[in-house]
Amino acid sequence: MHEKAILSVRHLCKRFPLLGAGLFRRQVGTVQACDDVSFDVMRGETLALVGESGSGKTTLGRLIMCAMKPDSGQILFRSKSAAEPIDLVSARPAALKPLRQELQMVFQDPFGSLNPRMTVGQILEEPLRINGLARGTELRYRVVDMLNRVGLHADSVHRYPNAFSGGQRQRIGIARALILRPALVVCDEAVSALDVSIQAQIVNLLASMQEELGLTYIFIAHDLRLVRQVADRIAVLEDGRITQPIPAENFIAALKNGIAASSDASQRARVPSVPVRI
Ligand SMILES: Nc1ncnc2c1ncn2[C@@H]1O[C@H](COP(=O)(O)OP(=O)(O)OP(=O)(O)O)[C@@H](O)[C@H]1O
Repeated sequence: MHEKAILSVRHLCKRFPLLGAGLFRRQVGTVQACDDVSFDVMRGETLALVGESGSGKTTLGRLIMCAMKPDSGQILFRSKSAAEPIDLVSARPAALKPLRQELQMVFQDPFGSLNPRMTVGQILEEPLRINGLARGTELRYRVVDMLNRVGLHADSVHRYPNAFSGGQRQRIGIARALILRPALVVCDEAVSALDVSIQAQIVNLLASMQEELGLTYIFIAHDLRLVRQVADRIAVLEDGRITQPIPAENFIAALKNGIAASSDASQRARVPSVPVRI
């Protein structure tokens, strides 16, 4: 594991059953959604994972968030609270629980990812309560503090998600992810569902939160216009396989020149196959 890496993914594999059409939907094969994936994420950087629909971006994000188990491989995470990197794949549930606070996700759909029956205050209090991190005045203080940080008024605690616009809901989603003070945040198409003008505001918010809170981002996206604004390094996923991350400026220059800057021939062949809108 690189000494500056907060996360090292090693030989990660995940297969899903491929179901046929028809009434009984019998298994007709498997989909290799994650195929021997290895890469490092450096502390404090924004690493973008780009690729076409079905290339395995969300699967990789969910594996890193421990939302499902891989078939094989390692995910080494350097926690604030441990001297040595911990393998999230083989860690026991009790060891994993405190680590989950340090790993959070911002989802694509701000409409679907917030419980419509909970007030914003309840949504933000829940992770703090579940993890026993705050109660009483401290709990309320942390909720209002986080609302202010993401640009929402303190009064929002009493309102329900459907009272907010798409951009505001994504601010709530970001507040929910950040309230536990994570180290690594996976933003899975976090601005893709928003209008272009709102996208820029949310991208700016993510950038200022990164600086303020010292966050590391894995930014999953298919739109290179967005990725070039936020990413320090970019890796491409294709059919579950990944190219090694390269600096964003090299990546964009390589795409403009029609070649990838990588010295690896297989990567040179693969990088330009991303749908490009620069
Ligand atoms: N739970 C599942 N069961 C079966 N197949 C799955 C499951 N999740 C993902 N897949 C398959 O794994 C492959 C990768 O899917 P994944 O959602 O990770 O890709 P993606 O790059 O995030 O796509 P998109 O941009 O459309 O969200 C696809 O072929 C998908 O159909």
